[in-house]
Amino acid sequence: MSELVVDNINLHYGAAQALRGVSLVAPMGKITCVLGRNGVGKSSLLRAITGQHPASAGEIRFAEKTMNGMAPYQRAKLGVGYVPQGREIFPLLTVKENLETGYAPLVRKDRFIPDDIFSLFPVLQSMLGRRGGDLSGGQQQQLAIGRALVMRPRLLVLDEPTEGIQPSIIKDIGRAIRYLRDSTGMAILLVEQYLDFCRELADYVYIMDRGEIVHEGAAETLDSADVRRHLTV
Ligand SMILES: Nc1ncnc2c1ncn2[C@@H]1O[C@H](COP(=O)(O)OP(=O)(O)OP(=O)(O)O)[C@@H](O)[C@H]1O
Repeated sequence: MSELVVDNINLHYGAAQALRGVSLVAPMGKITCVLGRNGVGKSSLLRAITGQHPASAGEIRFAEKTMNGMAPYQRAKLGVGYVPQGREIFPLLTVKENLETGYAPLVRKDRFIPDDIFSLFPVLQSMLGRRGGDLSGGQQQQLAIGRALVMRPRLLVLDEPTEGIQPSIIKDIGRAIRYLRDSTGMAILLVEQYLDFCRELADYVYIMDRGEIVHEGAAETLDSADVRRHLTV
């Protein structure tokens, strides 16, 4: 199976431990959501998966390969696409140039922008020549997702794609994520604080609190008082 498997990982920043024995599976063709409040370790989990920060124990596998020790670009070549928190668009590059930064892990013949991206986010096509920094927050989020899609990922990880974004664009992003699951069969791992977005989209949900997974189950299980307790400050 080519799914993502995170097996009992720890992660440290110096002496501070941000993840404690975290395990999860993100299957192909499914949307897996990790929910949790600010600062519980969601971004740290994605940093461990994408290779931005090493796990200090445990194993991370994708497509039958152990990724621990691989550099971020090697993980990208394996098919791991990353939409970071805060979007990290290059403000002085145009929309087209931002999209083209996704070419790096691709062989020459694949270095083009798939039409799908413009069907999902038409605004990107109409703004190809504009600078990334001139786009609204919502448009930048669409650009960040588009850039990750340029490299044809088989695993797409998204860090709080709804953060600071207006409701109409949140809907477009939700629709795009669902389309990607259904049309490409990629595995999608989404970390979020926004419960309703997760509930609507996810096939399976994990809840994190203080560096640990404290609950897992189908999206319907999110309504219990016990689960809500982990999500309210
Ligand atoms: N570079 C770092 N150095 C030291 N501590 C860090 C670093 N990055 C994060 N932390 C700490 O690790 C813990 C988990 O942070 P993380 O960013 O993973 O949480 P999060 O759930 O993604 O929160 P947010 O939604 O605010 O991004 C927090 O206590 C945070 O202060």
